[in-house]
Amino acid sequence: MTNIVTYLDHHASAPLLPAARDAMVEMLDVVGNPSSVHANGRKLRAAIETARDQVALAAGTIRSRVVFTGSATEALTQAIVGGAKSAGVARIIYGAGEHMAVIRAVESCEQEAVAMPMLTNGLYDIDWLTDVIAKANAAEERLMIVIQQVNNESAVIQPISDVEDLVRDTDHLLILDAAQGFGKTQFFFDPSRVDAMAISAHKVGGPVGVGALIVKPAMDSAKLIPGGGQEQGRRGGTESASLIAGFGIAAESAKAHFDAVREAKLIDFAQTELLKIAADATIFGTEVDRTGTAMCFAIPELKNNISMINYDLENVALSAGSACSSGKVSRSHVLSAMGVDDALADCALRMSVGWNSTRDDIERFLAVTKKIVDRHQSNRGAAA
Ligand SMILES: Cc1ncc(COP(=O)(O)O)c(C=O)c1O
Repeated sequence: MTNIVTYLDHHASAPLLPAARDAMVEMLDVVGNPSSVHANGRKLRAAIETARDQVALAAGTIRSRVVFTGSATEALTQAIVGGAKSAGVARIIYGAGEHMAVIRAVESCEQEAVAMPMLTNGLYDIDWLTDVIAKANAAEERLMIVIQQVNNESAVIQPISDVEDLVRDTDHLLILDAAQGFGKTQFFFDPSRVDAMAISAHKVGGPVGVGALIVKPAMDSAKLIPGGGQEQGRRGGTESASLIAGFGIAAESAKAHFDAVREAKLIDFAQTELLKIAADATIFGTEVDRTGTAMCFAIPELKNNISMINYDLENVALSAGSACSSGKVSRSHVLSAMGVDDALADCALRMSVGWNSTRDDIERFLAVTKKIVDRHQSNRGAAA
């Protein structure tokens, strides 16, 4: 018998929506290549183009700007590595709390890269960026700025419209990592201010293994995988109609699902109750706007590598910061960027919700948290 897991790790990957699964299964049974002209090929092509419309609508853009990729990481790498090849890009400015998908891509570029500081509330320091851009404008230096729309750990919504205003009427490149913000915030891809944006299917109930690069035609430098010319010559390789169809369905329903999550106030409830269980807990980013889909918290002395095991033993799935490929728990660079001291950062956990989360899930999380806290206190009492 499989144990029922209380799944509270939607920011790492959301469960597949049944409607997305149905669309995928239907396409899996169609033999062929979407570039073939026979009936099967045309059916696969039609599914891809329907999904392109669905994703474009959800991302506030037009279909011709949507390029399907294998993940947001791939889309970001194409935008960043490609963008850095654009004429005259002298320096890269990226957020100190970006996802590793951004940081590693930036590190692979030749240009000097400077990290934009984060304030203790989890927002980027826009005054710092204003100053950097003003100096670059005066020196006629072209920048490439890479910033996330929503932080994956704290769920803090970054002031993207302020950044867009700063680059308006300049020739700096602006690349957005919208992997975590897509569907969770109201956002439109404005080609007059943003050059490229990356999104991911599995953060919104679509399948793992597909994402999209929303890109301006002028970003020719980002054509890194020409291959057989698929996806406007930006991402060659036979498209997976199944994955893309699942993405389309998930994108279409993302806004409604996240609106419902916010309305249910699951995170607000979790926060209030957590502080009753552990009055000394810190919840990060509460002073500013967040998506209402995640809570990053730390209970002093409860090291996250130990409490992760305890939650897991109780079949509650959450994570310590971002999901990392090694499966190990390492200190969050996001919390370090927010100035959180190491001892507290080592206690940080992220609980995140989505389309199928319920109040019962939160009750279960709280009950297990209480058990962990009570056990810790009685162990401490016994040792005293
Ligand atoms: C903010 C952010 N950017 C990028 C990614 C990478 O997304 P993908 O798994 O589609 O490569 C993630 C996933 O965790 C993320 O949260």
